Amino acid sequence: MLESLKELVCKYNLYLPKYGLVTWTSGNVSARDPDTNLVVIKPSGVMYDDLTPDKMVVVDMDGNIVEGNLKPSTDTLTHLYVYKHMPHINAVVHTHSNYATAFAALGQPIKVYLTAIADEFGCEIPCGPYAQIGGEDIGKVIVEYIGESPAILLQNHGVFTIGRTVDEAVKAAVMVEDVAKTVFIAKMMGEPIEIPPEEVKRAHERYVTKYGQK
Ligand SMILES: O=C(CO)[C@@H](O)[C@@H](O)COP(=O)(O)O
Repeated sequence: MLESLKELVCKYNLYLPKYGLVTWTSGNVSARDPDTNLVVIKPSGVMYDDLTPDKMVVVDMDGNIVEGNLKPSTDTLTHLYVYKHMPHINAVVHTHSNYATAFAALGQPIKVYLTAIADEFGCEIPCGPYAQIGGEDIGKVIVEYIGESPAILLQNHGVFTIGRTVDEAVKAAVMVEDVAKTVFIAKMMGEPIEIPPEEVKRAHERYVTKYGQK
C-alpha cells in the first residue's frame, strides 16, 4: 500500500511543475494512508526532475520519519495539522502559483466572479493571515479559515489546497491558478461582477453531482 502511495504522491508532485504551479523546489504534495494514518510527502528542497517514488518520505502523525533517507518537506507539520483536524482530508498541496499568489500578496480573497469558481470551489477562495513557515502555524490558519473551499490563499505566501484524494487536491491547485489568472485579467479591464450566492450554490451542487460521467 505504501509503495503505491509513494508512486501516487511522486506522480502528483510532478504535476506541480507540469501545470506551471511551482518554480525550482517550491511547493509540495502529501497524501495520507487512511488505513495506517501514515503520510507520504515530498522531500524538502529536492528538484522535481530528481523526484522518484523511493525519495518520498513517510512520516507518522507526530512527524517522525518512518521510511526514507531524506528530510521531509518544510511544510510537514502544516500538512499533519490539517490531517489531524480534518479527518475527511487525505491530501494536501502547497504551491506558489503566480496569479493566485499575487492575490495572497495583497491579502485578497478570490471572489466568485466565474462559474468555474462556483463549480470547483462553491464559494470564494479565502485568504488567511500571514503565518510563519516551518511549524503548525500555517496549518492552524488553513483549518480556521478554509471553510468549505478546497483552496485557501496564505497572505504573503501562496496557495494550499486539500482533498479527499490527491487528485482532488491537485485539481484544486490547478483550478485556483486558472481562475486567479482570469480574475486578474478581468480586474485589469474593470470591476468583475460577483455571481449571487444562491446561484453559486445551485451551480456547485450541479457540478459536484452531475458534471462529467457521473
Ligand atoms: O513556501 C515554502 C514553505 O511553505 C517553501 O519552502 C516550500 O514551497 C517548499 O519547501 P519544501 O521543498 O517542500 O521543503
